Amino acid sequence: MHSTGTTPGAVAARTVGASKVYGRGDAAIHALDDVTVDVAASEFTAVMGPSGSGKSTLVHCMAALDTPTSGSVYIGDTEISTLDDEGLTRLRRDQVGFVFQEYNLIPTLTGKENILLPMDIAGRKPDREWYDTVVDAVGIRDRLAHRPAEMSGGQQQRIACARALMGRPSIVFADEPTGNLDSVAGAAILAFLRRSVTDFGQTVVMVTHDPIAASYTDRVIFLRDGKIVGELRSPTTQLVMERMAALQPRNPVDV
Ligand SMILES: Nc1ncnc2c1ncn2[C@@H]1O[C@H](COP(=O)(O)OP(=O)(O)OP(=O)(O)O)[C@@H](O)[C@H]1O
Repeated sequence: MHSTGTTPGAVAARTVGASKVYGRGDAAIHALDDVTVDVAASEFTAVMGPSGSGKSTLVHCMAALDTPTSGSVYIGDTEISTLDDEGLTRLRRDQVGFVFQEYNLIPTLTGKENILLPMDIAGRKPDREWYDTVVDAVGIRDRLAHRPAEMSGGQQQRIACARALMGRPSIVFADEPTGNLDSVAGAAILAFLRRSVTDFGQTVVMVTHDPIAASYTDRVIFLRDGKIVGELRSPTTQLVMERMAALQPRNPVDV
């Protein structure tokens, strides 16, 4: 069976006392407030919480797209802050995949070229068999010669998912990957992310607002005001809805 670069049971990424502060003094916003969390390899983890609770900030810091003001972030055993620019570029390129809400495909390239672009840039030779496996798993073979403008949002996001997995990264981060999609197209993306974990051993961390999306995962981490306030294993839509309701301010006085 094909597998990605993760070892089951290992920690794929971790933050230790990570804080992110925007602004100073009375105007300071603690987007992350002393967050210590592990993400297990070969698991599908959701990050949830009210708007502004720090979900994107956490995932961007874990993916080395952003840096915490204090504390540490590890991808595998590597503490990100110890890397120089070249090391950071290599880590982002070789170990991290990212799926954005807005797909972020290159408009002038075909689907196939978009999928292979990160490997081209890295000078890595794509594994033909793995390419076929990923393309078939996302079900996008009939759109490979098309450009993004000729694809639906769901098709573009499938290409983006294939691109994220193509280099067999240690970890894939997805920030609201179904946020722009209808429920059918969204379900296809979620089924693919689930399958990439179950069948290929990929590690996936997904920010979502959607309790149905969260029910595809193995574990939900809940954030509020930049802090981890709980987690749920084997989440169901109903249980996630109940937890989310408990996290919302009950009335404007609580805000
Ligand atoms: N560049 C920035 N400058 C100042 N404040 C910021 C910046 N980025 C984020 N914030 C603030 O940090 C907090 C956390 O933002 P973040 O985007 O991580 O939250 P989120 O949970 O992902 O929100 P949403 O669900 O609305 O996308 C918010 O209060 C936000 O306004």
